[in-house]
Amino acid sequence: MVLPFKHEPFTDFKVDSNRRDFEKALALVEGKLGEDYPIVINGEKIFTDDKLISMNPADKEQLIGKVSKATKQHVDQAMDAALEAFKAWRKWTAAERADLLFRAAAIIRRRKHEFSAWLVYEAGKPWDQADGDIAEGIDFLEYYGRQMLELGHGKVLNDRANEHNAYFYQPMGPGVVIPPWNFAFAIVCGTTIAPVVAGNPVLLKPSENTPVIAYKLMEVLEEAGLPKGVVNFVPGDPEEIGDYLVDHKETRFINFTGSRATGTRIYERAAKVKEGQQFLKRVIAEMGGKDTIIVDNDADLDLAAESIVHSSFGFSGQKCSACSRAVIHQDVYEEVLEKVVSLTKQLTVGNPASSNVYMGAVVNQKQFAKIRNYIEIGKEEAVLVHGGETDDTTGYFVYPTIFKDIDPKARLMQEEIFGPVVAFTKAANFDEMLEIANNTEYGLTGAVISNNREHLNRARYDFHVGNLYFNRGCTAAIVGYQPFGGFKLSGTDSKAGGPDYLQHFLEAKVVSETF
Ligand SMILES: NC(=O)c1ccc[n+]([C@@H]2O[C@H](COP(=O)([O-])OP(=O)(O)OC[C@H]3O[C@@H](n4cnc5c(N)ncnc54)[C@H](O)[C@@H]3O)[C@@H](O)[C@H]2O)c1
Ligand SMILES: N[C@@H](CCC=O)C(=O)O
Repeated sequence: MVLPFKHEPFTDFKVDSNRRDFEKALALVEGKLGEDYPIVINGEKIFTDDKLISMNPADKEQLIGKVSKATKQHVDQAMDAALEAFKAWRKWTAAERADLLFRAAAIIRRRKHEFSAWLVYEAGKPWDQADGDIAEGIDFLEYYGRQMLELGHGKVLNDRANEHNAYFYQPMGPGVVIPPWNFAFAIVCGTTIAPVVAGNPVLLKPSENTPVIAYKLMEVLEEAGLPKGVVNFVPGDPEEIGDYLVDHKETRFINFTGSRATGTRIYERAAKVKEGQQFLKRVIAEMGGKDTIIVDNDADLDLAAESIVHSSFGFSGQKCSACSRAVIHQDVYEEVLEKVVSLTKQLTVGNPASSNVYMGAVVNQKQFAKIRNYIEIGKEEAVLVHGGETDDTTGYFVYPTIFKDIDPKARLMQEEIFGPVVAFTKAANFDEMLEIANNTEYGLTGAVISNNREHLNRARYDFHVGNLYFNRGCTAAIVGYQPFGGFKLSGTDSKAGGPDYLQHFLEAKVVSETF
Protein backbone atom coordinates (compact mmCIF):
# COMPACT_ATOMS: atom_id res chain seq x y z
CA MET A 1 0.00 0.00 0.00
CA VAL A 2 1.24 3.49 -0.82
CA LEU A 3 1.24 5.68 2.28
CA PRO A 4 -0.33 9.16 2.09
CA PHE A 5 2.03 11.92 0.92
CA LYS A 6 3.95 13.80 3.63
CA HIS A 7 6.70 16.24 2.78
CA GLU A 8 10.30 15.31 3.46
CA PRO A 9 11.47 16.69 6.83
CA PHE A 10 14.27 19.28 6.86
CA THR A 11 17.57 18.64 8.64
CA ASP A 12 18.04 20.51 11.91
CA PHE A 13 21.60 21.83 11.73
CA LYS A 14 21.47 22.93 15.37
CA VAL A 15 21.92 19.22 16.21
CA ASP A 16 25.66 18.37 16.47
CA SER A 17 25.38 14.96 14.85
CA ASN A 18 23.57 16.43 11.82
CA ARG A 19 26.31 19.01 11.40
CA ARG A 20 28.98 16.33 11.63
CA ASP A 21 27.19 14.11 9.11
CA PHE A 22 26.91 17.05 6.73
CA GLU A 23 30.61 17.84 7.07
CA LYS A 24 31.39 14.20 6.22
CA ALA A 25 29.24 14.49 3.09
CA LEU A 26 31.05 17.70 2.09
CA ALA A 27 34.39 15.90 2.48
CA LEU A 28 33.13 12.92 0.47
CA VAL A 29 31.99 15.16 -2.40
CA GLU A 30 35.17 17.24 -2.27
CA GLY A 31 37.05 14.04 -3.06
CA LYS A 32 34.95 13.60 -6.22
CA LEU A 33 35.31 17.10 -7.64
CA GLY A 34 36.76 17.68 -11.09
CA GLU A 35 35.49 14.53 -12.82
CA ASP A 36 34.23 14.23 -16.42
CA TYR A 37 30.51 13.68 -17.11
CA PRO A 38 28.93 12.46 -20.34
CA ILE A 39 25.91 13.18 -22.51
CA VAL A 40 23.45 10.28 -22.13
CA ILE A 41 21.45 9.15 -25.17
CA ASN A 42 19.48 5.92 -25.12
CA GLY A 43 21.46 4.92 -22.02
CA GLU A 44 24.75 5.31 -23.87
CA LYS A 45 27.33 7.59 -22.21
CA ILE A 46 28.98 9.83 -24.77
CA PHE A 47 32.06 11.92 -23.98
CA THR A 48 32.96 14.83 -26.26
CA ASP A 49 36.01 17.12 -26.29
CA ASP A 50 33.93 20.26 -25.96
CA LYS A 51 32.90 20.68 -22.29
CA LEU A 52 30.80 22.82 -19.98
CA ILE A 53 33.12 23.77 -17.14
CA SER A 54 31.37 23.97 -13.78
CA MET A 55 33.15 25.99 -11.06
CA ASN A 56 32.32 26.70 -7.40
CA PRO A 57 30.79 30.21 -7.23
CA ALA A 58 32.29 30.72 -3.77
CA ASP A 59 35.77 29.64 -4.89
CA LYS A 60 36.49 30.55 -8.49
CA GLU A 61 39.52 28.23 -8.60
CA GLN A 62 37.63 25.11 -7.60
CA LEU A 63 36.54 22.89 -10.49
CA ILE A 64 33.31 21.00 -9.80
CA GLY A 65 33.23 18.99 -13.00
CA LYS A 66 33.50 18.97 -16.78
CA VAL A 67 30.40 17.99 -18.70
CA SER A 68 30.38 17.00 -22.36
CA LYS A 69 28.46 19.38 -24.59
CA ALA A 70 25.72 18.09 -26.87
CA THR A 71 25.48 19.34 -30.46
CA LYS A 72 22.45 19.53 -32.76
CA GLN A 73 23.30 16.04 -34.04
CA HIS A 74 23.14 14.75 -30.46
CA VAL A 75 19.73 16.38 -30.11
CA ASP A 76 18.53 14.54 -33.23
CA GLN A 77 19.89 11.24 -31.88
CA ALA A 78 18.28 11.89 -28.48
CA MET A 79 14.94 12.64 -30.13
CA ASP A 80 15.12 9.41 -32.14
CA ALA A 81 15.91 7.52 -28.93
CA ALA A 82 12.99 9.18 -27.15
CA LEU A 83 10.58 8.33 -29.97
CA GLU A 84 11.72 4.70 -29.87
CA ALA A 85 11.53 4.51 -26.06
CA PHE A 86 8.01 5.98 -26.15
CA LYS A 87 6.66 2.82 -27.82
CA ALA A 88 7.26 0.76 -24.68
CA TRP A 89 7.24 3.43 -21.95
CA ARG A 90 3.71 4.59 -22.79
CA LYS A 91 2.48 1.05 -22.10
CA TRP A 92 3.95 0.78 -18.60
CA THR A 93 1.09 0.99 -16.11
CA ALA A 94 0.71 4.06 -13.91
CA ALA A 95 1.61 1.88 -10.91
CA GLU A 96 4.82 0.62 -12.53
CA ARG A 97 5.92 4.14 -13.42
CA ALA A 98 5.00 5.46 -9.96
CA ASP A 99 6.99 2.66 -8.30
CA LEU A 100 10.06 3.74 -10.23
CA LEU A 101 9.70 7.25 -8.80
CA PHE A 102 9.28 5.88 -5.28
CA ARG A 103 12.48 3.84 -5.72
CA ALA A 104 14.34 6.95 -6.92
CA ALA A 105 13.08 8.90 -3.88
CA ALA A 106 14.39 6.16 -1.57
CA ILE A 107 17.82 6.19 -3.25
CA ILE A 108 18.13 9.97 -2.80
CA ARG A 109 16.82 9.88 0.77
CA ARG A 110 19.54 7.37 1.74
CA ARG A 111 22.25 9.72 0.37
CA LYS A 112 20.54 13.02 1.10
CA HIS A 113 23.50 14.91 2.59
CA GLU A 114 25.73 13.80 -0.27
CA PHE A 115 23.31 15.29 -2.82
CA SER A 116 23.02 18.47 -0.72
CA ALA A 117 26.81 18.71 -0.62
CA TRP A 118 26.93 18.74 -4.43
CA LEU A 119 24.57 21.73 -4.33
CA VAL A 120 26.81 23.48 -1.81
CA TYR A 121 29.78 23.15 -4.14
CA GLU A 122 28.12 23.66 -7.49
CA ALA A 123 25.29 26.13 -6.80
CA GLY A 124 26.85 27.87 -3.77
CA LYS A 125 23.90 26.89 -1.56
CA PRO A 126 24.12 27.30 2.19
CA TRP A 127 23.43 24.04 4.03
CA ASP A 128 19.79 24.64 4.92
CA GLN A 129 18.99 25.79 1.38
CA ALA A 130 20.74 22.78 -0.15
CA ASP A 131 18.90 20.48 2.25
CA GLY A 132 15.57 22.11 1.30
CA ASP A 133 16.36 21.75 -2.41
CA ILE A 134 17.03 18.00 -2.10
CA ALA A 135 13.97 17.52 0.14
CA GLU A 136 11.87 19.20 -2.56
CA GLY A 137 13.29 16.86 -5.21
CA ILE A 138 12.28 13.87 -3.07
CA ASP A 139 8.84 15.44 -2.57
CA PHE A 140 8.31 15.81 -6.32
CA LEU A 141 9.08 12.10 -6.81
CA GLU A 142 6.77 11.01 -4.00
CA TYR A 143 3.98 13.44 -4.90
CA TYR A 144 3.88 12.97 -8.68
CA GLY A 145 4.06 9.19 -8.22
CA ARG A 146 0.89 9.36 -6.13
CA GLN A 147 -0.77 11.81 -8.54
CA MET A 148 -0.15 9.39 -11.42
CA LEU A 149 -1.68 6.55 -9.46
CA GLU A 150 -4.84 8.63 -9.13
CA LEU A 151 -4.89 9.81 -12.74
CA GLY A 152 -4.23 6.26 -13.93
CA HIS A 153 -7.87 5.49 -13.08
CA GLY A 154 -9.16 8.21 -15.42
CA LYS A 155 -12.44 9.93 -14.52
CA VAL A 156 -15.98 8.64 -14.21
CA LEU A 157 -18.48 9.67 -16.92
CA ASN A 158 -22.22 9.16 -17.23
CA ASP A 159 -23.48 6.14 -19.17
CA ARG A 160 -26.87 5.71 -20.83
CA ALA A 161 -28.69 2.42 -21.54
CA ASN A 162 -26.52 0.24 -23.84
CA GLU A 163 -23.70 2.75 -23.78
CA HIS A 164 -20.41 2.82 -21.89
CA ASN A 165 -18.28 5.99 -21.79
CA ALA A 166 -14.66 5.98 -20.66
CA TYR A 167 -12.44 8.98 -19.90
CA PHE A 168 -8.76 8.29 -19.48
CA TYR A 169 -5.40 9.98 -19.79
CA GLN A 170 -2.61 9.06 -22.16
CA PRO A 171 0.88 10.42 -22.69
CA MET A 172 1.67 12.63 -25.68
CA GLY A 173 5.19 11.77 -26.80
CA PRO A 174 8.69 13.20 -26.35
CA GLY A 175 9.23 16.63 -24.85
CA VAL A 176 12.04 18.92 -23.84
CA VAL A 177 12.88 19.90 -20.26
CA ILE A 178 14.74 23.17 -19.72
CA PRO A 179 15.31 24.02 -16.03
CA PRO A 180 17.18 26.91 -14.34
CA TRP A 181 20.20 26.62 -12.05
CA ASN A 182 18.77 28.06 -8.83
CA PHE A 183 16.89 24.94 -7.67
CA ALA A 184 19.49 22.85 -9.40
CA PHE A 185 18.18 19.57 -8.07
CA ALA A 186 14.51 20.13 -7.13
CA ILE A 187 13.38 21.84 -10.33
CA VAL A 188 15.50 19.60 -12.57
CA CYS A 189 13.97 16.59 -10.85
CA GLY A 190 10.37 17.87 -10.74
CA THR A 191 10.23 19.15 -14.31
CA THR A 192 11.80 15.93 -15.63
CA ILE A 193 9.94 13.27 -13.73
CA ALA A 194 6.46 14.81 -14.05
CA PRO A 195 6.24 14.27 -17.83
CA VAL A 196 8.11 10.98 -17.44
CA VAL A 197 5.73 9.46 -14.87
CA ALA A 198 2.92 10.51 -17.20
CA GLY A 199 4.50 8.27 -19.86
CA ASN A 200 6.49 10.74 -21.98
CA PRO A 201 10.21 10.38 -22.74
CA VAL A 202 12.21 13.61 -22.48
CA LEU A 203 15.37 15.37 -23.53
CA LEU A 204 16.76 17.08 -20.44
CA LYS A 205 18.95 20.10 -21.11
CA PRO A 206 20.28 21.25 -17.71
CA SER A 207 21.46 24.76 -16.96
CA GLU A 208 25.04 25.38 -18.06
CA ASN A 209 25.70 26.67 -14.50
CA THR A 210 24.81 23.44 -12.70
CA PRO A 211 25.14 20.43 -15.03
CA VAL A 212 26.90 18.13 -12.54
CA ILE A 213 24.10 17.91 -9.98
CA ALA A 214 21.68 17.37 -12.90
CA TYR A 215 23.81 14.40 -13.96
CA LYS A 216 23.46 13.01 -10.42
CA LEU A 217 19.71 12.72 -11.10
CA MET A 218 20.53 10.66 -14.21
CA GLU A 219 22.56 8.26 -12.04
CA VAL A 220 19.64 7.89 -9.62
CA LEU A 221 17.11 7.23 -12.40
CA GLU A 222 19.37 4.60 -13.94
CA GLU A 223 19.80 2.91 -10.53
CA ALA A 224 16.02 3.01 -10.01
CA GLY A 225 15.57 1.06 -13.26
CA LEU A 226 14.45 3.69 -15.77
CA PRO A 227 14.54 2.15 -19.27
CA LYS A 228 17.04 3.50 -21.79
CA GLY A 229 15.94 6.45 -23.88
CA VAL A 230 13.24 7.65 -21.48
CA VAL A 231 15.40 10.46 -20.09
CA ASN A 232 18.12 11.63 -22.47
CA PHE A 233 20.69 14.02 -21.01
CA VAL A 234 21.76 16.72 -23.47
CA PRO A 235 23.78 19.37 -21.63
CA GLY A 236 25.04 22.11 -23.90
CA ASP A 237 25.37 25.69 -24.85
CA PRO A 238 21.85 27.19 -24.97
CA GLU A 239 22.89 29.43 -27.85
CA GLU A 240 23.82 26.37 -29.86
CA ILE A 241 21.07 23.89 -29.01
CA GLY A 242 18.36 25.88 -27.16
CA ASP A 243 16.31 27.01 -30.15
CA TYR A 244 16.98 23.70 -31.90
CA LEU A 245 15.42 21.72 -29.04
CA VAL A 246 12.39 24.00 -28.92
CA ASP A 247 11.91 24.16 -32.70
CA HIS A 248 12.33 20.42 -33.30
CA LYS A 249 9.29 19.12 -35.14
CA GLU A 250 9.02 16.07 -32.84
CA THR A 251 9.03 18.14 -29.62
CA ARG A 252 5.50 17.71 -28.20
CA PHE A 253 5.98 19.96 -25.20
CA ILE A 254 8.55 22.23 -23.59
CA ASN A 255 8.71 22.20 -19.82
CA PHE A 256 10.63 25.39 -19.11
CA THR A 257 11.52 27.22 -15.90
CA GLY A 258 13.77 30.27 -16.04
CA SER A 259 13.89 33.93 -16.90
CA ARG A 260 11.17 35.94 -18.54
CA ALA A 261 13.38 36.67 -21.54
CA THR A 262 14.04 33.00 -22.31
CA GLY A 263 10.49 31.90 -21.45
CA THR A 264 8.80 34.37 -23.77
CA ARG A 265 11.23 33.49 -26.56
CA ILE A 266 10.41 29.79 -26.17
CA TYR A 267 6.65 30.54 -26.02
CA GLU A 268 6.82 32.45 -29.29
CA ARG A 269 8.99 29.93 -31.15
CA ALA A 270 6.94 26.96 -30.01
CA ALA A 271 3.79 28.49 -31.50
CA LYS A 272 5.17 28.08 -35.03
CA VAL A 273 4.01 24.83 -36.66
CA LYS A 274 6.92 23.23 -38.56
CA GLU A 275 6.63 21.33 -41.79
CA GLY A 276 5.60 17.78 -40.94
CA GLN A 277 4.53 18.68 -37.40
CA GLN A 278 1.08 17.28 -36.66
CA PHE A 279 0.26 18.83 -33.30
CA LEU A 280 0.41 22.08 -31.37
CA LYS A 281 3.30 22.19 -28.91
CA ARG A 282 2.39 22.69 -25.31
CA VAL A 283 4.53 25.16 -23.40
CA ILE A 284 4.83 25.28 -19.66
CA ALA A 285 6.85 28.40 -18.90
CA GLU A 286 7.44 29.35 -15.27
CA MET A 287 9.38 32.59 -15.18
CA GLY A 288 10.64 35.42 -12.99
CA GLY A 289 9.16 37.42 -10.15
CA LYS A 290 9.22 40.81 -8.47
CA ASP A 291 7.72 39.82 -5.18
CA THR A 292 6.28 42.06 -2.49
CA ILE A 293 5.69 41.81 1.23
CA ILE A 294 3.03 44.21 2.55
CA VAL A 295 3.12 45.19 6.23
CA ASP A 296 -0.09 46.61 7.70
CA ASN A 297 -0.20 49.08 10.60
CA ASP A 298 -1.62 46.52 13.08
CA ALA A 299 0.84 43.76 12.13
CA ASP A 300 3.20 41.79 14.37
CA LEU A 301 6.29 43.81 13.49
CA ASP A 302 8.83 41.20 14.61
CA LEU A 303 7.14 38.65 12.37
CA ALA A 304 7.15 41.23 9.56
CA ALA A 305 10.89 41.88 9.95
CA GLU A 306 11.79 38.18 10.11
CA SER A 307 9.64 37.46 7.05
CA ILE A 308 11.25 40.24 5.02
CA VAL A 309 14.80 39.28 5.99
CA HIS A 310 14.37 35.57 5.32
CA SER A 311 12.48 36.10 2.05
CA SER A 312 14.92 38.74 0.74
CA PHE A 313 18.25 37.24 1.74
CA GLY A 314 17.69 33.45 1.91
CA PHE A 315 19.96 31.96 -0.81
CA SER A 316 21.07 35.55 -1.49
CA GLY A 317 17.71 36.45 -3.02
CA GLN A 318 18.31 34.04 -5.91
CA LYS A 319 14.76 32.73 -5.89
CA CYS A 320 11.94 33.68 -8.23
CA SER A 321 9.88 33.99 -5.02
CA ALA A 322 12.35 36.30 -3.22
CA CYS A 323 11.04 39.48 -1.62
CA SER A 324 12.61 42.48 -3.33
CA ARG A 325 9.86 44.99 -2.46
CA ALA A 326 8.72 45.81 1.09
CA VAL A 327 5.60 47.98 1.11
CA ILE A 328 5.04 49.26 4.65
CA HIS A 329 2.23 51.26 6.24
CA GLN A 330 3.54 54.73 7.06
CA ASP A 331 2.67 54.34 10.79
CA VAL A 332 5.11 51.45 11.22
CA TYR A 333 7.59 52.16 8.41
CA GLU A 334 10.56 53.32 10.50
CA GLU A 335 10.08 50.63 13.13
CA VAL A 336 9.94 47.77 10.58
CA LEU A 337 12.97 49.14 8.74
CA GLU A 338 14.96 49.36 11.98
CA LYS A 339 14.10 45.79 12.90
CA VAL A 340 15.01 44.53 9.42
CA VAL A 341 18.39 46.30 9.51
CA SER A 342 19.09 44.96 12.97
CA LEU A 343 18.32 41.34 11.95
CA THR A 344 20.28 41.72 8.71
CA LYS A 345 23.40 42.78 10.64
CA GLN A 346 23.42 39.31 12.23
CA LEU A 347 23.56 37.44 8.88
CA THR A 348 26.77 35.64 7.97
CA VAL A 349 28.21 35.58 4.44
CA GLY A 350 30.95 33.19 3.27
CA ASN A 351 31.88 29.97 1.51
CA PRO A 352 29.25 27.39 2.53
CA ALA A 353 31.68 24.56 1.79
CA SER A 354 33.85 25.80 4.69
CA SER A 355 31.15 26.62 7.26
CA ASN A 356 27.42 26.77 7.83
CA VAL A 357 26.85 30.39 6.73
CA TYR A 358 23.51 32.11 6.10
CA MET A 359 24.48 33.37 2.63
CA GLY A 360 26.99 32.04 0.10
CA ALA A 361 28.20 33.54 -3.17
CA VAL A 362 25.93 34.42 -6.09
CA VAL A 363 26.07 32.04 -9.01
CA ASN A 364 28.55 33.59 -11.46
CA GLN A 365 30.38 36.68 -12.68
CA LYS A 366 27.49 37.75 -14.91
CA GLN A 367 24.97 37.65 -12.09
CA PHE A 368 27.47 39.33 -9.72
CA ALA A 369 27.93 42.21 -12.19
CA LYS A 370 24.18 42.51 -12.75
CA ILE A 371 23.43 42.77 -9.02
CA ARG A 372 26.27 45.25 -8.50
CA ASN A 373 24.82 47.38 -11.28
CA TYR A 374 21.38 47.33 -9.62
CA ILE A 375 22.98 48.42 -6.34
CA GLU A 376 24.44 51.43 -8.20
CA ILE A 377 21.02 52.16 -9.74
CA GLY A 378 19.53 51.91 -6.24
CA LYS A 379 21.95 54.53 -4.96
CA GLU A 380 20.53 56.93 -7.58
CA GLU A 381 16.89 56.00 -7.02
CA ALA A 382 16.70 55.60 -3.24
CA VAL A 383 18.55 55.85 0.06
CA LEU A 384 21.00 53.03 0.91
CA VAL A 385 20.45 52.09 4.55
CA HIS A 386 22.47 48.89 4.81
CA GLY A 387 24.99 46.86 2.80
CA GLY A 388 25.86 47.63 -0.79
CA GLU A 389 29.26 45.91 -0.57
CA THR A 390 30.43 43.28 -3.05
CA ASP A 391 33.62 41.23 -3.26
CA ASP A 392 34.68 38.98 -6.12
CA THR A 393 38.28 38.33 -5.09
CA THR A 394 37.79 34.62 -4.36
CA GLY A 395 34.11 34.08 -5.13
CA TYR A 396 31.06 36.15 -6.12
CA PHE A 397 29.99 37.63 -2.79
CA VAL A 398 27.23 40.23 -2.54
CA TYR A 399 26.30 41.41 0.96
CA PRO A 400 22.66 41.89 2.00
CA THR A 401 21.52 45.32 0.85
CA ILE A 402 18.57 47.47 1.94
CA PHE A 403 17.27 50.64 0.30
CA LYS A 404 14.52 52.92 1.61
CA ASP A 405 12.19 55.65 0.37
CA ILE A 406 11.99 54.39 -3.18
CA ASP A 407 9.43 55.43 -5.78
CA PRO A 408 7.16 52.40 -6.48
CA LYS A 409 7.76 52.88 -10.22
CA ALA A 410 11.57 53.04 -9.92
CA ARG A 411 13.62 50.39 -11.76
CA LEU A 412 14.63 48.72 -8.50
CA MET A 413 10.93 48.22 -7.78
CA GLN A 414 10.06 46.90 -11.25
CA GLU A 415 12.92 44.74 -12.57
CA GLU A 416 13.94 41.32 -11.31
CA ILE A 417 17.40 41.59 -9.69
CA PHE A 418 17.80 38.01 -8.45
CA GLY A 419 20.17 39.04 -5.68
CA PRO A 420 20.15 40.06 -2.00
CA VAL A 421 18.64 43.51 -2.51
CA VAL A 422 15.36 44.75 -1.00
CA ALA A 423 13.77 48.18 -1.38
CA PHE A 424 11.35 49.76 1.10
CA THR A 425 8.50 52.07 0.20
CA LYS A 426 5.88 53.74 2.38
CA ALA A 427 2.09 53.73 1.83
CA ALA A 428 -0.71 55.68 3.48
CA ASN A 429 -3.33 52.92 3.60
CA PHE A 430 -4.16 49.37 2.51
CA ASP A 431 -5.57 50.44 -0.87
CA GLU A 432 -2.31 52.09 -1.72
CA MET A 433 -0.32 49.07 -0.50
CA LEU A 434 -2.28 46.74 -2.79
CA GLU A 435 -1.96 49.14 -5.70
CA ILE A 436 1.83 49.21 -5.31
CA ALA A 437 2.01 45.43 -4.86
CA ASN A 438 0.18 44.95 -8.18
CA ASN A 439 2.04 47.57 -10.17
CA THR A 440 4.56 45.26 -11.88
CA GLU A 441 4.27 43.00 -14.89
CA TYR A 442 5.06 40.01 -12.69
CA GLY A 443 2.61 38.07 -10.49
CA LEU A 444 4.46 35.26 -8.77
CA THR A 445 4.48 35.46 -4.96
CA GLY A 446 3.49 37.97 -2.31
CA ALA A 447 2.81 38.16 1.41
CA VAL A 448 0.61 40.24 3.67
CA ILE A 449 1.56 40.69 7.31
CA SER A 450 -1.61 41.95 8.98
CA ASN A 451 -4.09 41.21 11.74
CA ASN A 452 -6.93 42.93 9.91
CA ARG A 453 -9.29 40.24 8.63
CA GLU A 454 -10.99 42.56 6.16
CA HIS A 455 -7.63 43.48 4.63
CA LEU A 456 -6.59 39.83 4.40
CA ASN A 457 -9.88 39.00 2.68
CA ARG A 458 -9.36 41.79 0.17
CA ALA A 459 -5.82 40.68 -0.55
CA ARG A 460 -7.07 37.11 -1.15
CA TYR A 461 -8.86 38.34 -4.29
CA ASP A 462 -7.12 41.60 -5.22
CA PHE A 463 -3.40 40.84 -4.73
CA HIS A 464 -2.65 39.36 -8.15
CA VAL A 465 -0.06 36.66 -7.58
CA GLY A 466 -0.12 32.91 -8.05
CA ASN A 467 1.18 32.23 -4.52
CA LEU A 468 -0.08 34.53 -1.77
CA TYR A 469 0.95 34.07 1.86
CA PHE A 470 -0.59 35.58 5.00
CA ASN A 471 1.55 36.26 8.07
CA ARG A 472 4.71 34.55 6.81
CA GLY A 473 7.38 35.16 4.18
CA CYS A 474 6.85 34.77 0.44
CA THR A 475 9.39 31.98 -0.27
CA ALA A 476 9.64 28.25 0.49
CA ALA A 477 6.54 26.69 -1.05
CA ILE A 478 6.25 22.98 -0.29
CA VAL A 479 5.18 20.34 -2.80
CA GLY A 480 1.61 19.17 -2.16
CA TYR A 481 1.06 21.97 0.37
CA GLN A 482 1.65 25.15 -1.65
CA PRO A 483 1.63 24.22 -5.36
CA PHE A 484 3.73 26.79 -7.15
CA GLY A 485 3.24 28.95 -10.26
CA GLY A 486 2.77 32.56 -11.25
CA PHE A 487 0.33 34.90 -12.98
CA LYS A 488 0.97 37.66 -15.52
CA LEU A 489 4.49 37.59 -16.98
CA SER A 490 5.63 35.24 -14.23
CA GLY A 491 4.36 32.36 -16.30
CA THR A 492 1.72 29.88 -17.30
CA ASP A 493 0.62 29.16 -13.70
CA SER A 494 1.30 25.45 -14.03
CA LYS A 495 1.32 24.96 -10.25
CA ALA A 496 4.30 22.64 -9.87
CA GLY A 497 3.80 20.24 -6.98
CA GLY A 498 0.03 20.53 -7.29
CA PRO A 499 -2.91 18.31 -8.23
CA ASP A 500 -3.29 19.68 -11.79
CA TYR A 501 0.38 19.57 -12.79
CA LEU A 502 0.56 16.17 -14.51
CA GLN A 503 -2.34 17.05 -16.81
CA HIS A 504 0.03 19.36 -18.69
CA PHE A 505 1.73 16.24 -20.02
CA LEU A 506 -1.33 14.13 -20.73
CA GLU A 507 -4.06 13.98 -23.33
CA ALA A 508 -7.55 13.13 -22.10
CA LYS A 509 -9.26 10.58 -24.32
CA VAL A 510 -12.92 9.61 -24.45
CA VAL A 511 -14.02 6.22 -25.78
CA SER A 512 -17.76 5.68 -26.13
CA GLU A 513 -19.05 2.18 -26.87
CA THR A 514 -22.61 1.26 -27.78
CA PHE A 515 -23.68 -2.33 -27.19
N1 LIG B 1 8.66 30.63 -11.66
C1 LIG B 1 9.42 29.68 -11.22
O1 LIG B 1 8.96 28.63 -10.75
C2 LIG B 1 10.92 29.85 -11.25
C3 LIG B 1 11.72 28.96 -10.53
C4 LIG B 1 13.10 29.14 -10.57
C5 LIG B 1 13.66 30.16 -11.30
N2 LIG B 1 12.84 30.99 -11.99
C6 LIG B 1 13.41 32.10 -12.75
O2 LIG B 1 14.57 31.63 -13.47
C7 LIG B 1 15.48 32.70 -13.65
C8 LIG B 1 16.85 32.26 -13.22
O3 LIG B 1 17.24 31.13 -13.92
P1 LIG B 1 18.26 31.16 -15.14
O4 LIG B 1 19.23 32.25 -14.93
O5 LIG B 1 18.76 29.77 -15.29
O6 LIG B 1 17.28 31.52 -16.34
P2 LIG B 1 17.60 31.48 -17.92
O7 LIG B 1 16.37 31.88 -18.61
O8 LIG B 1 18.85 32.19 -18.21
O9 LIG B 1 17.91 29.93 -18.21
C9 LIG B 1 16.95 28.94 -17.94
C10 LIG B 1 17.22 27.74 -18.82
O10 LIG B 1 16.99 28.13 -20.18
C11 LIG B 1 18.10 27.76 -20.97
N3 LIG B 1 18.15 28.63 -22.14
C12 LIG B 1 18.73 29.84 -22.26
N4 LIG B 1 18.50 30.33 -23.50
C13 LIG B 1 17.75 29.43 -24.16
C14 LIG B 1 17.17 29.36 -25.45
N5 LIG B 1 17.31 30.33 -26.34
N6 LIG B 1 16.43 28.29 -25.78
C15 LIG B 1 16.25 27.29 -24.90
N7 LIG B 1 16.77 27.28 -23.65
C16 LIG B 1 17.52 28.33 -23.29
C17 LIG B 1 19.27 27.85 -20.02
O11 LIG B 1 20.37 27.13 -20.51
C18 LIG B 1 18.67 27.26 -18.77
O12 LIG B 1 18.68 25.85 -18.84
C19 LIG B 1 14.94 33.86 -12.83
O13 LIG B 1 14.28 34.74 -13.67
C20 LIG B 1 13.97 33.18 -11.89
O14 LIG B 1 12.98 34.03 -11.39
C21 LIG B 1 11.50 30.86 -11.99
N1 LIG C 1 9.40 27.35 -5.13
C1 LIG C 1 10.40 28.21 -4.55
C2 LIG C 1 10.92 29.21 -5.53
C3 LIG C 1 11.37 28.67 -6.84
C4 LIG C 1 12.03 29.75 -7.63
O1 LIG C 1 13.13 30.12 -7.56
C5 LIG C 1 9.82 28.98 -3.39
O2 LIG C 1 8.63 28.88 -3.12
O3 LIG C 1 10.57 29.70 -2.74
